[in-house]
Amino acid sequence: MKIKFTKMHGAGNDFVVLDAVNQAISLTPAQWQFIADRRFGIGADQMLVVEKAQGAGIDFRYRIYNADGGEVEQCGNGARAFVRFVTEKGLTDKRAIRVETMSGVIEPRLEDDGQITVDMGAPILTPADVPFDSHGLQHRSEAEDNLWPLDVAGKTTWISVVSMGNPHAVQLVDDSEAAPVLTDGPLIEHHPRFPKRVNAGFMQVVDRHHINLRVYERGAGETLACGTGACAAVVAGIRRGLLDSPVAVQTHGGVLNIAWAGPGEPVMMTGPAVTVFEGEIDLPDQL
Ligand SMILES: N[C@@H](CCC[C@H](N)C(=O)O)C(=O)O
Repeated sequence: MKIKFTKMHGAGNDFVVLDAVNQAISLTPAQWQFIADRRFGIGADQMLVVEKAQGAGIDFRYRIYNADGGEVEQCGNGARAFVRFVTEKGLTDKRAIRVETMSGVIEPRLEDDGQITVDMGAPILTPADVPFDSHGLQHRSEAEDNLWPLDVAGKTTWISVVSMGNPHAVQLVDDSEAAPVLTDGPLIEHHPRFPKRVNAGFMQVVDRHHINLRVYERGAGETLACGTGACAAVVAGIRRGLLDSPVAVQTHGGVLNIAWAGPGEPVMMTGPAVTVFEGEIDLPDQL
């Protein structure tokens, strides 16, 4: 089966984007894994599928698959790549687009300078809705936030739990470069307290408007940037009384700018989205 694709990235978080408005796309988890494979396939952290909208007043639907083949609820960098894709493909001439995702409608907007701003919606802060199983745990309060103790590699790690449509566990570290992202990241991702697994963020506060962030992503491993992870970290940092909006988030792949006015308010994320190349892949039917 031959499929046309576009290779894109947002701050180095890379995507294979498929147009399911003009071609039929229905793949198995093994086929998604094949596409994501950096040696045998195309290579990507996530695959994004752009479809016709189902709801009234909505422009498109877009679906997100992690490199491990699992479909997930939300992707911040992907939302910006989605806007660049539908604009460049001539699928819309709107600059402000309403798009359905698995976790609700988000509203990205193409700015005059080429950056893309996404209204990511309000963060979900109730542990059970993240979802995080806090049963029997004693939290520690810091300003407006509750920090939860997580047993990781024989030590207690204090985390903020935030959902941006997808689940995040954010911890504060002194130095993000020295943080145990590759060793503790997978243990946090698969921690039994997170029934849907989790994205693990390691945040270093530089000053009240700047952080350094690394994220070990659920289903993809450490990526060069995670948009929802940047939103979750800034929400956690503001709630802990450590940050003031707006915050520039330095990732290994670039800077994302995040603004949040407080509980119940949407998180606004601004950053780049780049098309790298186009291609066609002959996808094995049997994998
Ligand atoms: N890279 C993304 C998040 C992609 C999904 C995530 N790995 C999950 O499983 O929730 C972003 O930019 O937000």
